[in-house]
Amino acid sequence: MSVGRMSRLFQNQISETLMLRISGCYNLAGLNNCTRCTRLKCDTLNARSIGRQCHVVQAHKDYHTSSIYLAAKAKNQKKKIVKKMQMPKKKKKPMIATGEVVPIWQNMTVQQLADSMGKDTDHVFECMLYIKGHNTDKYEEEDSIIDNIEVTKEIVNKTGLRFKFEEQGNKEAEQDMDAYPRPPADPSLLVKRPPVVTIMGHVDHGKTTLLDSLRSSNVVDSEFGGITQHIGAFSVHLPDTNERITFIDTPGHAAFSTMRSRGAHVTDMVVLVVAADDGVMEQTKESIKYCNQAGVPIIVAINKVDKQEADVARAKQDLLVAGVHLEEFGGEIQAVEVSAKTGFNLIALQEAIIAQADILDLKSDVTGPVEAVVLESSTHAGRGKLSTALIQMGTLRKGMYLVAGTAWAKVRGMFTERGDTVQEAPPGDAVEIIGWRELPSAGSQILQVDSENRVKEVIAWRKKQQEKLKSKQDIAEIQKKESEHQEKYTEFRKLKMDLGKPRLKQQRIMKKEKEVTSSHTGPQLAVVLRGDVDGSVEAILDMLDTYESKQCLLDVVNYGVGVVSEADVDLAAAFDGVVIGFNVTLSDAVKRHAKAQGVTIRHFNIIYRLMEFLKEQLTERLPSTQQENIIGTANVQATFEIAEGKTKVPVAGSRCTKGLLNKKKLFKVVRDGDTIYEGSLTSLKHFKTEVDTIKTDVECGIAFKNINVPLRPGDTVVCYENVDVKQTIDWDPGF
Ligand SMILES: Nc1nc2c(ncn2[C@@H]2O[C@H](COP(=O)(O)OP(=O)(O)OP(=O)(O)O)[C@@H](O)[C@H]2O)c(=O)[nH]1
Repeated sequence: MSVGRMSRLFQNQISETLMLRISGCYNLAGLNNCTRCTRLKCDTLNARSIGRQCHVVQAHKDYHTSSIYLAAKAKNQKKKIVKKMQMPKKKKKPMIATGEVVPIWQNMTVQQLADSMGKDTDHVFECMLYIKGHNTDKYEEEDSIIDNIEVTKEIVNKTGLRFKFEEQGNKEAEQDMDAYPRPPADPSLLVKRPPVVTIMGHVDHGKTTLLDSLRSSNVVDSEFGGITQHIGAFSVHLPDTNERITFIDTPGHAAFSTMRSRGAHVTDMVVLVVAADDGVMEQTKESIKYCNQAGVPIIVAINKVDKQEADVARAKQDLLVAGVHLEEFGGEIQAVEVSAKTGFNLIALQEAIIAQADILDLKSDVTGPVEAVVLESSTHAGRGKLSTALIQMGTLRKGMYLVAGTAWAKVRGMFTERGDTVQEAPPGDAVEIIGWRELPSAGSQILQVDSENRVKEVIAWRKKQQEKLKSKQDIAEIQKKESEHQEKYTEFRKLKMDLGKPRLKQQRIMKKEKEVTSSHTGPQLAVVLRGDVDGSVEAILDMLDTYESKQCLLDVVNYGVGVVSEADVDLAAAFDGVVIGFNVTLSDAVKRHAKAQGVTIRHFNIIYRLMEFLKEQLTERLPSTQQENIIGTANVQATFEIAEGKTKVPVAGSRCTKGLLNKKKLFKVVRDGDTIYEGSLTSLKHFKTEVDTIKTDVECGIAFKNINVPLRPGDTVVCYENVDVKQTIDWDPGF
């Protein structure tokens, strides 16, 4: 029994127990307290299953009523009972008397059956416990569909009611609008159809070459790397008879084993290609396995017999070992020696296929609604969405409406693999269909429906079913995620609550640092956050989780649902932080308190704005960095020395090439891209005049404070200043 059902029954048992206590049978309540009622436990369950009509209950009720109930009362049990009785009651169902007739229908949900009987779903689940011979474990939810009408009938019977069938149940019952394959056709309507053949075998054993020879076109050369990469299909006509064979072009490479297994399931027989020089290889065995699993007969084509290394006898021996019992060894499997390359014996192979088809007595109904299977789908630049379909029932014609999964088509045209238009495609034919509105998936079943309206009904119904399934899966996934998140959230909250205490601040920071950085000593922003609901607080915390910058530590010291209090302000003050309220009102008293404490307090109702504010706050806490601002450059044209007292001072005879040179600013000498000197000037002269600045294209003499500066013609003198640049926080919360 599922946990859900178990717990519902357990709850039910509690309320039943209470009911029995009240009604006087104390030992029923205890289930195994009474020495006289050894069978009581089992009879209690039976009592529930038949609507509490158990005679054992009645018999013991009189005996115990007075003494035990009074004893219980004396022990002050009644108080407890009354308290429990005050628990919220389930909505009362309309009373339906025993023997009354209730409506039932195929595929009722548990809830619908309960409603129909005027009971609650616990009753239905409980009844299921006593149903033998049917699997009721799968009906574990209130919306579980009871797909076995016998189970539905038994539940009604066990409830002491009678049933009548209704076509679709009540008005709320959903009508199945899906399209289904038709029932097996009347044998008198069946006519012979061409066999559908798949070619399988180990890589490079010659499948493509064989198909190529069979349809007399050269596919090998156009294939990427010589490997068949799709499932196509084509028909061949036997030269002397009117017989036709439909070949499905299956890939032989191991990477396409999935497609190959699909091929095996739509096919009537498989031609297993075994190269005579190689014998049975890994994928030969795999192919044999697929055929056996699908119950598809095999014809062996021993290929490459033209090759000198060909060893047909060994190949046959291999096949025997692999469980393929050839006719010549007394088995039932035909083997034909062929050369796909030279075309040797291909007719014999085709005749073997026809002989096998005769044994299989392949027939189909060419009339009635079309049923087909999608072999492959693609989009063509000129013709739009196409699919290759193998017709299995009925005859496909232009203008027909088809559904395949949730894709549909109004057939605009049909083509053979050579691109020839065909007017109709009977069973056994594979044709390319144009007119699909969406691409059907390969392997999906195609069913013909009457009209576009019907198409829409079917598609809408199928999409709805898919959504239902998806939403069930989604709900399960969401619940899983929620519980994981809840665990983390609880742990996180506990940590934060502990950390809210100032004495633990160091510990909190250390813990946080472990996540962010091992030794954060720089700036930090402490935040106290209050939101209107859990969801919004969590959304903000999730957003804060995206903060990974090491420039400034972002620390949520406390958070929760509710209005901002003065205590929050105090906490923020203790950490030199800010208080943020999201969708909560800030009282004047709190605002005043914040002002008095010098705490920044803000209210937001858009997360985006809140994040902007935090970014500003974080940025504000970042120290400025120094950046070099180039004012001008000069080119050293000659160097010479002038005497200043006894000292010889080197001078760079230069020309300002860009911007201007300002004597009061900083200078550096750059040679071959490397800075060889940094410092200030003692003199900047235009001819003999000392100046403060030199403009572009003006010549000058530059003397540095350091007289040992190694100046050379060709050096660049750069005049610059250091400016403070404000850093901005590196954080992209994703919007
Ligand atoms: N001599 C000889 N060579 C053949 C014969 N059949 C195929 N080959 C050669 O064997 C090589 C592989 O042939 P394919 O037809 O590409 O083999 P395949 O089984 O389709 O290979 P995959 O698509 O890669 O699985 C090619 O070089 C063919 O020319 C044959 O009967 N005789």
